[in-house]
Amino acid sequence: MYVNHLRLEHYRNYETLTLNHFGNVNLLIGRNAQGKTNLLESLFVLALTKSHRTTKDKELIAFGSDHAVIGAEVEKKYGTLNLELRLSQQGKRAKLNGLEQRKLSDFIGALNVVMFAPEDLEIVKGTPGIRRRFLDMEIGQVQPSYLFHLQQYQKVLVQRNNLLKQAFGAGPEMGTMLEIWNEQLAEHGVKIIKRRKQFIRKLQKWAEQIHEGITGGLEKLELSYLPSFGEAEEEDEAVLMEQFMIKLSQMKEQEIRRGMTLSGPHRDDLAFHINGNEAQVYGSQGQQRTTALSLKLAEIELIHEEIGEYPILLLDDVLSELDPYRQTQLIETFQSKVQTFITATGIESINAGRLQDASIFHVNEGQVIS
Ligand SMILES: Nc1ncnc2c1ncn2[C@@H]1O[C@H](COP(=O)(O)OP(=O)(O)OP(=O)(O)O)[C@@H](O)[C@H]1O
Repeated sequence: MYVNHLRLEHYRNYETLTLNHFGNVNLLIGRNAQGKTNLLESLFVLALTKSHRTTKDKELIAFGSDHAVIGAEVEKKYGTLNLELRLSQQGKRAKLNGLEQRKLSDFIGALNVVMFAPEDLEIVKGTPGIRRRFLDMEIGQVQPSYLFHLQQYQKVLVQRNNLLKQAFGAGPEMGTMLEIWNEQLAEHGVKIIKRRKQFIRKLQKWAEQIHEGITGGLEKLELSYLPSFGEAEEEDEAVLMEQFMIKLSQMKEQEIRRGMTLSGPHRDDLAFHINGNEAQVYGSQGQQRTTALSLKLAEIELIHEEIGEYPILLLDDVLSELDPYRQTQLIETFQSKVQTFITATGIESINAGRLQDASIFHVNEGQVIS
């Protein structure tokens, strides 16, 4: 897919902006704090209806405004789509070719993006919550129904936790209520777990191959799901359901004592091993960075495999952090097949020789000159 046109209104430090004439590779050049990341972020938000760097949508609206709009024309294999997302105090509204979408999940996936930013290192070395967010965002953009189960799961989880907090010393009716929540929790939880495992299995295939290429065959990267119950490889829904229900009943006393749900997809994790050693613990900074890069490049291939089109690649301030060999690997991967937007403070910081045909945009205080 290919973005032909981008329009912003009251988005971060952009009052109004219209950009056309994008190329296959687009370099956004400018000093710090001029709005380069804001531009990449706007494309990310248009794809996923959420930012990669904040959970607070109101931060996306320009200071002093009550709403923001992001619009784009995206060329896809089967035609051109006009996307529009409007953010305000009242929430988010999305339109596809002028038609208001009833659910945001019907809009997510119209544009697909892969973002690679310095903070992605945290996927490897950060907390389990960051890895779960990574899984949820990435699976959600190719499988909108995943987001439905995630939302339902979170709702049930809140209610179940509230019940557990009141449960200490309560009567038998509490046990019946808990069983009702258990079933609903497991119903949605199993769908989430199954899809995460499938995603990791498919991502593993690409990530291992790409990582081997980047490291000249010296390193073997393995991804594995770390479940809070059952075996990592189990993907059968009926088996997972049974295991989840057993786990919930085993944990009941402990959960009541602690007032929270202690197993399920909200407690699961993802592990990376390099040549058999856990990258989070034993990996050097360089190995962790390469792992994050392999993951992102693998995602590009996986999205292509799933939807039959390449996503847009957004590279925020990362080229200059990679050594020349890794820069070359990255550039060669995207140059011919993936429309790419790259931010940098100066053209000299990147291996520009390999980006001869790039379109250059200068970003200065919320204005862009091409
Ligand atoms: N809601 C908002 N309204 C107006 N301006 C905002 C808003 N949010 C952020 N900004 C401004 O956007 C600018 C930061 O832009 P951005 O994060 O895109 O920087 P950048 O060009 O990528 O810089 P760097 O190279 O340092 O990463 C800051 O000047 C900040 O004050």
